[in-house]
Amino acid sequence: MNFVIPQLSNTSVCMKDPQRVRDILESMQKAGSNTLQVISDFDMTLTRFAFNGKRCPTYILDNSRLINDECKLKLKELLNTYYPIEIDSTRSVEEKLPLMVEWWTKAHELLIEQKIKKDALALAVRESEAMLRDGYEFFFNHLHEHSIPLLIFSAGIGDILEEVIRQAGVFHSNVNVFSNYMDFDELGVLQAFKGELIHIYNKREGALLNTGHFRELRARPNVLLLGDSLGDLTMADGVQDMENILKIGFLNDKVEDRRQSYLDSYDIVLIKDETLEVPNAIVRFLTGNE
Ligand SMILES: Nc1ccn([C@@H]2O[C@H](COP(=O)(O)O)[C@@H](O)[C@H]2O)c(=O)n1
Repeated sequence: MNFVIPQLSNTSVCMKDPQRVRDILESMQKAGSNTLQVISDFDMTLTRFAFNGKRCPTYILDNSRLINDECKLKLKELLNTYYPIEIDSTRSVEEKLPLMVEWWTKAHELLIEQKIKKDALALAVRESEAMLRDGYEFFFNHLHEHSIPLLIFSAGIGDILEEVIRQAGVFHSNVNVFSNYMDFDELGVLQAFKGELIHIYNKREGALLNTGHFRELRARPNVLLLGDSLGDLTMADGVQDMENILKIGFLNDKVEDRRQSYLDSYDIVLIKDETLEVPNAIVRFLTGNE
């Protein structure tokens, strides 16, 4: 397999069971790219975790001029309080879950207080330091060229992530997004968030609420899943009649603490890899290297 996909020998790549990866890939390739769908997390999966040694923004609005200094400070305090809990491998998901709901709820309330205007979002994204991972053009464009559906499933803010990929020129017709969307009043001012909250540990529920999407894709039982947290592993739980799933996990932070749990859960773990080189090589392989 390393001969077929040389990128699987990159130093960032770890696999608990390379033979299993080989078997899944062979089976998916044999089934053809018209049976494939891709499901990916957004923040720190399609976007970079760090650049030039500095952490990239997670929430994108955190540093924007759409929010005042007091709000920035409060969002930062929330991040400093809850992010260590999010990545703490000694706590169970059950223990983390209510705390994540608390984090997301407080952050959304703070953003609503800022009376953010819909028509200011594009500029805020343009001015932000959000960066898609190297190789994103190939990833998005190749999936589009081969008519492979890409579902971006994010606990971030849908309006913002759509703007990021729109400005990058890759918001193609094969892309669907499940995320938290802003609700604007008749003057275009943020007044709430729509629908059920999506946070890092309830993507399974989010997937099961969207049965229509997965029903439309029932002729595509082979899934390539990309994530950066253990919560992302449930993003494909709504897929109907799944035949094969290959899970690729980016391990960006607290590597030694979390290495084993990522190896136990993801088929391929990419350690501190800021690129989409490996997912791109896999996508190329699954589309017959065309
Ligand atoms: N107020 C918040 C809430 C969440 N985050 C981070 O954003 C990530 C969003 O989730 P994805 O599903 O797109 O990965 C999550 O991992 C949180 O760390 C934040 O920065 N501020």
